[in-house]
Amino acid sequence: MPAGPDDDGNDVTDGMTTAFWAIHDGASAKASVREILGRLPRIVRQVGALAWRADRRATVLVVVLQLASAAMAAFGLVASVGVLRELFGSGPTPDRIRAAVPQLVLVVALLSLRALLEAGVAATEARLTPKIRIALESEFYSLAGRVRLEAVEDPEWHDAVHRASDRGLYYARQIVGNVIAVAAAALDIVATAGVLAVLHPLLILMLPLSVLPVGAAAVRSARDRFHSYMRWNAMQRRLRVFTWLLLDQDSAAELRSTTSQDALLAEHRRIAEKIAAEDTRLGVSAARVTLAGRAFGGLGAGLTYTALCLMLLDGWIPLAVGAGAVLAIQSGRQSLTTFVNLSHLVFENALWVTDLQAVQAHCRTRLPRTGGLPAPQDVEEIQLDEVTFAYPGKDTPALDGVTLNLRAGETIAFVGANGSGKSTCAKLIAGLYDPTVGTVTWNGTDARELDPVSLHQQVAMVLQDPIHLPFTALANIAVSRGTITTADPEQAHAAATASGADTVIASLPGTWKALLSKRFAGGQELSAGQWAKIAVARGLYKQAPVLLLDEPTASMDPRAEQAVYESVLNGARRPGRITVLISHRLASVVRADRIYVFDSGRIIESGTHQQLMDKEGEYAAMFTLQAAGYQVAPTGTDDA
Ligand SMILES: Nc1ncnc2c1ncn2[C@@H]1O[C@H](COP(=O)(O)OP(=O)(O)OP(=O)(O)O)[C@@H](O)[C@H]1O
Repeated sequence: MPAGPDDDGNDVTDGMTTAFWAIHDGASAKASVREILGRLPRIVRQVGALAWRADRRATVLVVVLQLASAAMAAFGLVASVGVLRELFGSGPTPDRIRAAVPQLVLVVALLSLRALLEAGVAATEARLTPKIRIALESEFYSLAGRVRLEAVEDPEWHDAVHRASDRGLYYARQIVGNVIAVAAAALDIVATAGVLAVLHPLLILMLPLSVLPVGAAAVRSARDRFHSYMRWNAMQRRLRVFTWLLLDQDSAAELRSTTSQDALLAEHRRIAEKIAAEDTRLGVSAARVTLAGRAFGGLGAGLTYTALCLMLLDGWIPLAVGAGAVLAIQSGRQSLTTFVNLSHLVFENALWVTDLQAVQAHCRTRLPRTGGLPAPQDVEEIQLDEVTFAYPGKDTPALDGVTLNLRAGETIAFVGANGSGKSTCAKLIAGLYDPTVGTVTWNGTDARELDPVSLHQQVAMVLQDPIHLPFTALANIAVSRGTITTADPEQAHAAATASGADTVIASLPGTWKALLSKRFAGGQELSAGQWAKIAVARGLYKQAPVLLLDEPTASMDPRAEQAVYESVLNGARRPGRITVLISHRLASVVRADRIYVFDSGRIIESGTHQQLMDKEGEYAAMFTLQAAGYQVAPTGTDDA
């Protein structure tokens, strides 16, 4: 059975359907021209509102400059006709040329003015677009980064925010420039039509005759481009995955040790060749469409010019006006091609922007509740009463009727098998989830009545796989108080000493200022155990009344682990505060004030180490099993 592509060269990319984040790609290729044109005014209003919110002055300036530029284009055309009128007038040639000079100067002045105005539009757009980008990104990330934890774990939400982040934000930035360009092209068409109407009302009928075939060809080639994009999109994504794997730091060691680079490179090349073949197909097809477009355009132009000739022959218009009409029609054709191409883009961009706005609206519905009482600064007691909690989409509850009590000054341990509900319980205590049934109370007040942000501020959580922030060592610790711009060096030092992070930091070039990320020049990489020490220091630095340690020492060496337990869990460093330790190494929980034993979401035993050992239940069995692992049988006694 082939592990990769089959003998015919078919592979996974051939069957790839549109990715969740590519649902709108090529949508304009499916929409009718009427649909696209019908939506344009709404899109322009939408983009206008975005721009207005970002910078009112710049928005007004772009509109004014754009209108002025279109007016200059129209005046330029009229002045050009004036030049032609003089040149085709009667009298000796030098006199006609002399008479045309003032109009010629006017044409040059108007064209120069238009160039200036267009430069003004570009400069203002350059000022406006980054502001829109920052405003959009800030709004989106501040919403997506604050939704409740259950939302982050919902696959649909996940897809939606990634789609919005990858595509929505990108196209929201593009749409501004594209809408400005569409508006410019539309104004140019109107200006051209206006000039033709002034020259002779009948000429206005000739504009569609000439420009429509060109427009139709532009529509065809734009659609072909989008269809092709849809075809190579899946392959392009797969190519990108191989590129990341070949360049990324995380995969580097394994790729080298398994010598699998060649396999990846071969796959990369195979896909790249497929994409190249598609590029060639598109190029040839585009050449055909362009040729057809030109042929139709030529036909249209031929008809137009024939009609013009007939009008000239019959004396309906003077020669100069006919020549001016040719100029205007040429310019109109150009503007229409631009208008058609960009309308497609704008239509598709708008779908992404609408999607981004819908995702933002959805995020707003999943934000934590606001308001409520401030969480107590001195936490005397946290009580869980008959708490049941089921993760969204799951039938079996992760916690099932849990009742427990945490008091100030105590160190409490949660132990139990994998998946028994310990971490879930810690997250409920931290206010990251609300119970499905039952209550969590802080000093007697239901946690649901407390302001979630103030509650989070009273809890420090240290997890087994802590986040690796690409900040300095000091910032990695200071961030637990919600800022990296200020830090208390003395308290950071004390936290680092208690967790053992001080020796890690001292060994780094740059010590506290060392950047903890190899992805940036001059950055350092830490081992898993060293990161664990930084994470514990981060938790301690917060000096929160509640400290939740979820297997924080699993990757530490025995001495480091011992040092953490000595300094953190003996109560001396955290008088009057609550400390919860989750651990599979039962030796570390022996001194806890109370141990809760979890099994399938329920608490099956609780008490001190001695009480639980005397009970000879599940805890005693687990402890004895682990302790036996450390007993080395004397050699030569087994078979005696
Ligand atoms: N984010 C989640 N979404 C859905 N189910 C989850 C989620 N996290 C945990 N669970 C499920 O909830 C149950 C309890 O998991 P929990 O992480 O609380 O166990 P644990 O006792 O901390 O396990 P371990 O010792 O392996 O860390 C498990 O069945 C697990 O599959």
